Amino acid sequence: MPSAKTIVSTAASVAASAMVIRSIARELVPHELKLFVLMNIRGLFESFSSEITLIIDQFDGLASNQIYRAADIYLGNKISPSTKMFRVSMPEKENKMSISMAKNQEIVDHFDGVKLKWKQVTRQVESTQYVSYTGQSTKMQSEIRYFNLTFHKQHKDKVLNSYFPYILRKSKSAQEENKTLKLYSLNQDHARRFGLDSWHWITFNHPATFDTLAMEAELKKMIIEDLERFVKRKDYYRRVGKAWKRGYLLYGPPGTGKSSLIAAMSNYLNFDIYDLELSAVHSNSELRRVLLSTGNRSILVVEDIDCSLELEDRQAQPTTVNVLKPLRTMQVQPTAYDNKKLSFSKNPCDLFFFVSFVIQVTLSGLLNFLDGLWSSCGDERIIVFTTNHKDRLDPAVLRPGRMDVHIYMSYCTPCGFDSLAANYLGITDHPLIYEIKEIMQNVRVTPADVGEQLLKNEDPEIALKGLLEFLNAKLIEGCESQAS
Ligand SMILES: Nc1ncnc2c1ncn2[C@@H]1O[C@H](COP(=O)(O)OP(=O)(O)OP(=O)(O)O)[C@@H](O)[C@H]1O
Ligand SMILES: [Mg+2]
Repeated sequence: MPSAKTIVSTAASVAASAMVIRSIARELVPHELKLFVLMNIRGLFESFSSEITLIIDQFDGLASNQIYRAADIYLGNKISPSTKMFRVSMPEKENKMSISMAKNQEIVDHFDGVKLKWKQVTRQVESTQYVSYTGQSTKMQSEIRYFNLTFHKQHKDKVLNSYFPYILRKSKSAQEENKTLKLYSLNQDHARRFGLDSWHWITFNHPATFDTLAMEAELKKMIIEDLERFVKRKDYYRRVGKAWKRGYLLYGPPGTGKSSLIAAMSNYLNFDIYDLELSAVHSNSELRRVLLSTGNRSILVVEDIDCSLELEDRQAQPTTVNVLKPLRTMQVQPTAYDNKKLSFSKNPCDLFFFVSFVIQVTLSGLLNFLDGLWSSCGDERIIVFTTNHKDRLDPAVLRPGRMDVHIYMSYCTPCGFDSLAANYLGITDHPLIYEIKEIMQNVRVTPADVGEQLLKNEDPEIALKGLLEFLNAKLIEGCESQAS
């Protein structure tokens, strides 16, 4: 019979060994991992067993354990057809299911010659909650989840230094693949009134891709390569001291695919879209706040930037031009005054009334933020401005280095038409196609116009004839207007 003293000293040495193992494990975890991995190892190190078991809790205190989360995703992809039980979930607003291990299920994984046994374990725990003012206590039941990971102890280093980083990488790319794209828009009034987040989102399910876009093949290739280069260049941007962002200015007539190109970029990169409507923002500081609350790996879009910029050109009368021009006002949206906007006389009282409504975001406010602070508070950002009138933009927007790539979205070209014919009608060759391309060189039609004609009939022959008639009518119209 062991004495009480022996039992106490054995327990103490077991506890000490556990602490040593824990601190060794901490030392072995690579630095990067340490920053965000909250791994709780409680090694059950049986002296005579060749196996070691790591326990990976779902939570470390109140914070979630990223190793647990990563393993949950990783193992969800490992579930085989023979698995008898697994968990399936689909969070609200998402349109994809996620699969993970069910409780007490086991999965065997192999990594670099090492056999790893995973077991999902759940335990019911009872906690006591006190109701403060009565002093009464109630018992609460909750469930604690963790994984047991068992493997031969000689592979401990490999598991900590290679297997876990591998799981983190795999789960990250699985998350990216399954990610539901989001389209964020501003809901400022609501946010102001209820103190809520300014952005609200809906699932972004736009079907446009680079395959469906009608544009010159060379230009399309250039854009894809530019995007690919951009996302790979994290270190490069850091090295040259530039914020990891890229600005695109898309310009061209309505219906030439500017918004469709943004959707294609978002689908290609798996980036969410933040649709920034400047009329919903009333000051530079508010603008800064909403921009700071956008996420990384996203596309910030300001559509029709010329309309936000050049109110004075479109509607202004001399008095207001003088007041507004020095302010470089981007947006004037006095809602209550909307219809009367700038229609007042030159009466100084009216002017005062108007100016008091001018709650503005200035162009320099936006550009300064995008150029300056942005670098320190976001990574992998794409900024897209669209306009129908590039010539009306303030030179500050066009300054070299501000919008890195200027893309002209043109009227439909013969090459663009090939994409539309393939997408809308599923054809790559037809005698009428040549005729259509011929006329297209002399008529200005947008891809939106062409698409609308092609949608009219499923039969390619009828649809193409319809388009030909439409083009001929446009051609005649053009000749007549030139003659007159
Ligand atoms: N280049 C294109 N390739 C394929 N489809 C296009 C293209 N351009 C326009 N379309 C079709 O026309 C519709 C309108 O196009 P889109 O909204 O992208 O044009 P836009 O240039 O953004 O116009 P606006 O200047 O009015 O905002 C799209 O939904 C799409 O079906
Ligand atoms: Mg558009």
